[in-house]
Amino acid sequence: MTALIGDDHKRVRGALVSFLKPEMLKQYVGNMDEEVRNHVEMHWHGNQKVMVMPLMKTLTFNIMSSLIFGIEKGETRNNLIELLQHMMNGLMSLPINLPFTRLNRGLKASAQLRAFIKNLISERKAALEQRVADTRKDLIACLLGIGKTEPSIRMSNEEIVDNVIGVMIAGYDTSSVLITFLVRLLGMDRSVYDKIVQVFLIKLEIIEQEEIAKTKTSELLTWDDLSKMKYTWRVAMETLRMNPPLLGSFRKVLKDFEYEGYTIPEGWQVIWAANMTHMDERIFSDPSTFHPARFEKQASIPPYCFVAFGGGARICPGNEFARIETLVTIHYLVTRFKWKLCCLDNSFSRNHFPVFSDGMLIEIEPKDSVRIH
Ligand code: HEM
Repeated sequence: MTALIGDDHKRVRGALVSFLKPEMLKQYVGNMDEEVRNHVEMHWHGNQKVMVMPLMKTLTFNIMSSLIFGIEKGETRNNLIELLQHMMNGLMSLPINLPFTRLNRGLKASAQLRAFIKNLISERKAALEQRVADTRKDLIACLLGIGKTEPSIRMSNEEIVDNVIGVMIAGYDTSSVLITFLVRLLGMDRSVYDKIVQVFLIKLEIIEQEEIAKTKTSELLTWDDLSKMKYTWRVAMETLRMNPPLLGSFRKVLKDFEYEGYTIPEGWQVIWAANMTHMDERIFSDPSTFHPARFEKQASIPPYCFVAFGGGARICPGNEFARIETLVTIHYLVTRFKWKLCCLDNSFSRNHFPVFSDGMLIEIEPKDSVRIH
């Protein structure tokens, strides 16, 4: 999809958006809730320390694999995550294809993943043709359904495979990074961080989420609940502003253009950088200060200035998906646990995406009033 332009890009993007649009995702809040609860029961409860970054990668992968492939927990899912990880490592490696290189492992993993998805496509096709009542409404089924009435937009099997993998990649290292940064923010030692803002933040965060938790006994979170988590999402947006998971992306210049007195010629590659825009004080005053209230009036932020999700024709179609999984996860974490960071030096490096040397280890304590469903 990233290589497509013009009408072809619109056609494929339209197919993905039909699955990722809010009206569609509303139906999936319950599935995400179940995934998060299972994850918390399995990996958080009963432990004193957890490594947040790898856990959040597993969680966001599991959510996607349930909604995109229709694959629930079990061995298949564990194998798939390994394949995806090898493939991602291969993407960010030196282009040397020898048996022991990362690229080689990545290519092998990619071939296995493609074969697996092709198999799923055949299964879904057969179920759709036989009109099996419980045919899953996952991304694959949705892409297969496109073009039934309008053959010109129908997607080939190869295109479906490409785009399913594309969505997995696009959604894997991004949401998990955002949630990890939020956990880090909420667990930061107050003496090493901006005290006033931090204390204020933590209190408000918990109050907002606990108010929602009080209205629940064992029911799943709903779309309405999520719409009440306004403060939490503002905190998430400010986190995205200061630490955009994706620093930017490349574009190919299709025709010469002028920028600040320079001519950028056709065929060049340019990079747009979210962090440069987000730290521009002409747009965000006092940009190094964490200040979620900036997002109270979103209309006051000029277009193309908050670009954590990109902008224009290629703006992230998964932003709503990311919002839902982030809010559901933070809800269950802050209403069930308190935590503090194990390592005071919680700085991170970037291997394209942020990496914490200790995986962001935290010490957790269950809250007295924990509701186990
Ligand atoms: C916090 C989470 C996320 C962030 C920060 C993020 C960020 C971005 C950005 C900056 C782009 C634009 C890249 C460009 O202009 O070249 C993008 C594109 C994309 N994202 Fe996301 N993303 C997130 C989550 C997701 C999720 C969960 C999905 C899928 C479920 C997803 C699917 C996509 C796809 C398919 C594209 C390509 C769109 C196109 O080329 O038209 N993203 N994302």
